[in-house]
Amino acid sequence: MLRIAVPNKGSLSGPASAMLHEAGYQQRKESKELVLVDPENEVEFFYLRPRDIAIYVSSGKLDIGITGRDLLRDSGADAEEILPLGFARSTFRYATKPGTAGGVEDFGGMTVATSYEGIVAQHLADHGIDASVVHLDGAVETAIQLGVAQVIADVVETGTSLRNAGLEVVGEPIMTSEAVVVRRTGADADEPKVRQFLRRLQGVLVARTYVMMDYDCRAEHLERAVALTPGLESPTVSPLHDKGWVAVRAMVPAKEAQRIMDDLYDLGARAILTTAIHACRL
Ligand SMILES: Nc1ncnc2c1ncn2[C@@H]1O[C@H](COP(=O)(O)OP(=O)(O)OP(=O)(O)O)[C@@H](O)[C@H]1O
Ligand SMILES: O=P(O)(O)OC[C@H]1O[C@H](OP(=O)(O)OP(=O)(O)O)[C@H](O)[C@@H]1O
Ligand SMILES: [Mg+2]
Repeated sequence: MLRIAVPNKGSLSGPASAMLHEAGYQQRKESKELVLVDPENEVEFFYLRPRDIAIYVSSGKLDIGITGRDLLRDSGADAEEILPLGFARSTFRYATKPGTAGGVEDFGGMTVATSYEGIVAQHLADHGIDASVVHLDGAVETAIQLGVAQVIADVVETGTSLRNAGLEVVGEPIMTSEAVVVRRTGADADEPKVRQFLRRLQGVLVARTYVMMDYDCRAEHLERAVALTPGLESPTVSPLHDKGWVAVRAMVPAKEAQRIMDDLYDLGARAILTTAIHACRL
C-alpha cells in the first residue's frame, strides 16, 4: 500500500482532499479522522499537520506527502518537491511599518517575527545580516504593534492581513509557494505505484486547465486553424462527407478558449464546441 500524508488543517487541507477525490481516491468524511484506508486503490492516507508532513516523508515512514513549498523549505527535512499542484499559492515576504526599512539590508540589529524560522534565518544568513529571529505560531502581523519585533516575515496571499495591520511589504519576495507533492530525497522516482499516483494528479491538473475543442473548417484553412489549436501533441483531423471540409479536435487551455473560438470563427470555422475534460492520462 502506498502511504500518503495529506494536510489535516489550514489552507492546504480542503483543496488537497478535493484534488485527491477528483483523482478517484476515497477521502475522509469527518475532519476528526486521522487515517483512511482506500483498499480499492491500495492507498492509505494519513491526515497530518501540514508543517509535519515533510518530516514524516523524509523519515521514509510515508511514501509521499502533500504540503506547501514554503513549509517544506522551512522544515529543512530531507525531502524534495516532485510535482507542483497549483493551489495554496502565496509569496513569503518581509513587512514593516512604513519607513522602518527599505529591504533586508537594513534589518541589522532588528528583530524579525515569523512562524517560518528556518526560511528566515537562512535568508538573513545568505545576505550576511545579523538580526534576531523570534518564533511565533501565528497572527504574526500583531507582533510589530505589540513591540515584539520591528519586522515580520509571513505568508502573503491577498495582502489584506498586512493592510489591516498597517504594514507594508519591504524588499523582494523571499520565495513563492504553492502546494507540492514531496518525496524523500533520493527515493526511487520510478516506483510504479508512485508513478501511477502522480499520473492521476497530473490528469486532474490537465482536466482543470484544458478544455476539448471541436470544430469544422474548410480544408484550405486547415493549416491556419491548426496553428490556433495545436493541441498537446497534434490535433485529430477527420474528413467530413463534404470533401471541402474537415473536422478538427484538439485540447486548448481553458483560459484561452473564448479567444481561440473567436479567431477560429473569423477564419471561417463553424460548429465550434468546447467541452470539459473530466479526467485524463497524458
Ligand atoms: N492565505 C493564506 N494563509 C495561510 N497560508 C496560505 C495562504 N495561502 C496559501 N497558503 C499556504 O498554506 C500553507 C500554510 O499552511 P497552514 O497549515 O499554516 O495553513 P493556515 O491556513 O495558515 O492554517 P493555520 O490556521 O493552521 O495557521 C503554506 O504553504 C502557505 O503558503
Ligand atoms: O495576504 P492574506 O490574504 O491576508 O493572507 C495571508 C495571511 O493568512 C495567513 O494567516 P492565517 O489566517 O493562516 O492565520 P495564522 O497567522 O494564525 O496562520 C498568513 O499567516 C497571513 O496572516
Ligand atoms: Mg496560518
